[in-house]
Parts: sequence; structure tokens; C-alpha cells
Amino acid sequence: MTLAELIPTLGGSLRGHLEPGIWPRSTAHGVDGDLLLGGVPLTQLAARFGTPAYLLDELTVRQHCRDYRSALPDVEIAYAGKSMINRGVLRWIAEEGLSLDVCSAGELAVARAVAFPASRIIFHGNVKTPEDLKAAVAYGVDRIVVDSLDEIEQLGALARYPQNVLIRVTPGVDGHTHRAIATGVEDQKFGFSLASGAAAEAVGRVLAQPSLRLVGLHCHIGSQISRVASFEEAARRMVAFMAALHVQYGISLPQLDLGGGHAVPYRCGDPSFDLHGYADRILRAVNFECSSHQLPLPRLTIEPGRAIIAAAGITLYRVVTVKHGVSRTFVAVDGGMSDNPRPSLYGARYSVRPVGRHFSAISRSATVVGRHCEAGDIVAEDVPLPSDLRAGDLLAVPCTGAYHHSLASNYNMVGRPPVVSVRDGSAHLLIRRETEDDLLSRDLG
Ligand SMILES: Cc1ncc(COP(=O)(O)O)c(C=O)c1O
Ligand SMILES: N[C@@H](CCCC[NH3+])C(=O)O
Repeated sequence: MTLAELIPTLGGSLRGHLEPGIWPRSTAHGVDGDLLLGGVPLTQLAARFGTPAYLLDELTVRQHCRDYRSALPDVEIAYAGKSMINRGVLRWIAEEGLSLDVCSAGELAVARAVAFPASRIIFHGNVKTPEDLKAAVAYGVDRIVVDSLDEIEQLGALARYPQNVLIRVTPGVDGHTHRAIATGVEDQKFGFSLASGAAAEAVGRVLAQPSLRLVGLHCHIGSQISRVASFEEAARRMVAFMAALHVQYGISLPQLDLGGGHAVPYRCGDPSFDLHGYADRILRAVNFECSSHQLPLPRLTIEPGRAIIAAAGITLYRVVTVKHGVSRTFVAVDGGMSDNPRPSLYGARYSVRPVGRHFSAISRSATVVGRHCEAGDIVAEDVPLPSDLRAGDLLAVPCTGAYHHSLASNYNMVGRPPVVSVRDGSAHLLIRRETEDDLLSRDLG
């Protein structure tokens, strides 16, 4: 597929005032107030697959992979599988030539199911159970990112051949993101602190394990970060640390993994991430620090998840009730915090668009709420919705490709929605809807 084939659909979106960067690239206007995704009307997808449903635009995912590869041609791009993992998506990722970051035996099992090349897999996690480590070693993943002294010993005892490892370093850099997903700052559960000397100690421990081969360092300063300066600062500190290790241990580490965390806009006006600015500043910073410390340039890896897949996704809900409170209107839909816990976890905000018929031009502010037994079960707070919105209408929520299906739960014994991919006018069920039988199958009475 060429770039030219991917672009025309974007024009359709812009003409229809669908905010670019928030809606999947193939989104376009259909007839009678419908939207098309991958050439398929949303009303048709709702009728065929039911609601709520996660929709995924294959072209957007592929285009984002290409954007990264062309902005950073000499850098390894590893897709962070935790953002959205299933066999279909991993096939696209493999075909686009990306590597893969997994963080559990379960994620690795999905990779194994599509024969994702072990040579392109990086295994993460602050906790790796014995089962995780065994699965990683058995599949022969190229790199394991060690995150504790205990893990270094456990992996050292388990590894059969020299296992490539990276050490996860906490560089002490604030990414200015929600505190629940800020992982570059001191005194939290991820990584070895650079400032305290824990990272240098970890290096010594890995070097002392004959079955481990230290190939580099890793850092990940958090998620949904738009300030390129934070990534740049982390890169500088990491290279300075590599230089210090050269002095202390006489080693030149060949790899540096700078993690993911690149922000996406969820609503119009949210800060976006300047990929080309990032590429330029990170490469300059690493080149400058390496030459000033007379270090050979390491091979760089980055690990975007959200930036690859968030804007490829739309969640489709059906309105079940419209209730007028004392001062607010509540539009209640057939999903909620079980398919999207991000509003309750991080106060995340979304935009919402009614689809499937012509609506009144008069809008009012409404709060879209879910079906779960919590007052905090909110899909979108204070969003403008047409005054004639009623039960049975469809709502489309954009930018739900990342950390939605992967964070979904069965709260209130509600089955998780299906994941449907679209492309070239056809839809394909990647993950079916979870049924009551599925839920009961684990209950052994
Ligand atoms: C080690 C690591 N790499 C990559 C990612 C991907 O993050 P994001 O989806 O924000 O790019 C994460 C999650 O934050 C992570 O923990
Ligand atoms: N789950 C988070 C991101 C965490 C990223 C993984 N470390 C979110 O939805 O934004």
C-alpha cells in the first residue's frame, strides 16, 4: 500500500470538520448523518456487531508505523503491545517492520501465536514472575529489560545461553503528565535510580552473571507526554550515565532504549506530539553527548504504543436513556468504565459525536455516563450534544484505540466489547464480544 492510497480519505475528514489527529484517518462523512470508517458506515457496523464496540482503522495504524519509521529511519521502533494487543494488530505491526515490547507471558503468547520474530521482541515489566521469565527465555526474546536486583539473580539462574539484557534506569526526569503514569521520577516502583547509585550497582550485578549479556540501558519516563524537552533531558542523562559506566567498568554499551510515552490529543485543542521535532532533538542530543564523552553512538530504540494506535480507534455506544438532572443532562450509554476506565483513572476527557441520523443544530451540554454502579462512571463530561438526542441513538467516541480494550474489565459482569477492524469497505472481527457463557466458564461453582 502506498502513501498516496492512504491519503485521500483524510481530505474527506477535513471537509466534514472532523478534528484531524483525533479521528482515524479513513473517517469520512456518509449519508444521513452517518460516518464512514474504512469505507464502512458506522450504522452498519453497529447493526452487525452490536454496541458497545471498539472499531479500529487498519490504515491509521499502518500509517503511524510508517510515520515513525520515516521520521527515525535508523532507530528501532518497538510497538508497546500493552496499548492494544491481539493477533490481527500484531500481524500489521510485524508487516510494517516494527519491533514489539511485551510485558507478560500473556502478551508474549499473543506474539507467539503470530510467530512474531523473537529477534524483534523486548520483554519488560517491574514484576516478572518465574512464568514470565521462563516464557521469555523459552521463546528466545532478544532482550529482557531487568528492573530489580532480585530479577537479575532469578534471570541469571534461569538463562541458558547468554541472554541479552537492558537495565531499566530511572533518570529522575519529570514528564509533566498525570502522576499515575509518570515513571521517570525518583522514588517509585520502576527501574533503578540513576541519582542514588542503584543503576550503577545493577550494572555490576548483571556483569557478574555469566549467563547474562549486558547490551544496553533503557528508560521510560511516563506516558501521554508532549514536552519533547523531557525526553531530550532523559536522553542526555542516559548517555552521560553510559559515559560514567565506560569509566567505571570499561564497557561501551551498544544500545540505548528511550521508551515510549508520546502524547496524543484526545480532544480538539489538546497538545499534540511533534514527532519530527522529537526526532531531531533526540538525535542531536544523543550525538552531542556521545561526541562530547567520546562514546560510540549506541543503536537507539523507542517504544511508542498510544501514538501508534490511539487515534485509530473509535468506540461506538448506543444511548439507552436521557435523564434531566437538577442542573445537568445525563446521557446514559450501554458501556462505560468497563470498556474505558481512563476517565476514572486519570480524569481523561473525550469528545463525542452522535451519528446515524440528522440531529438538531441546537446543542446543549450533557454528561455521557456509563451503565456501571458508580457515580464516577463517566464517558465524557460536559460535552455539547444535540437537544433532540434520544434513546436508541448512536454515539461515536474517537481516540479509543489505546488502553481501552487492554484496560477493559468485566465489572458488573458485563462482557467486554468486540474489536472490529475496518479497511477498504470491509469489516473484520478481530476479537468477538465476551458472552455470559464466557464469564460463567471461569465460575466453577
Ligand atoms: C516500558 C514501556 N515502554 C513503552 C510504553 C508505551 O507507552 P505509550 O503507550 O505511552 O507510548 C510503556 C507504557 O507507558 C512502558 O511502560
Ligand atoms: N494506561 C495508561 C497508560 C499507561 C501506559 C503504560 N505504562 C493510559 O491509559 O493512559
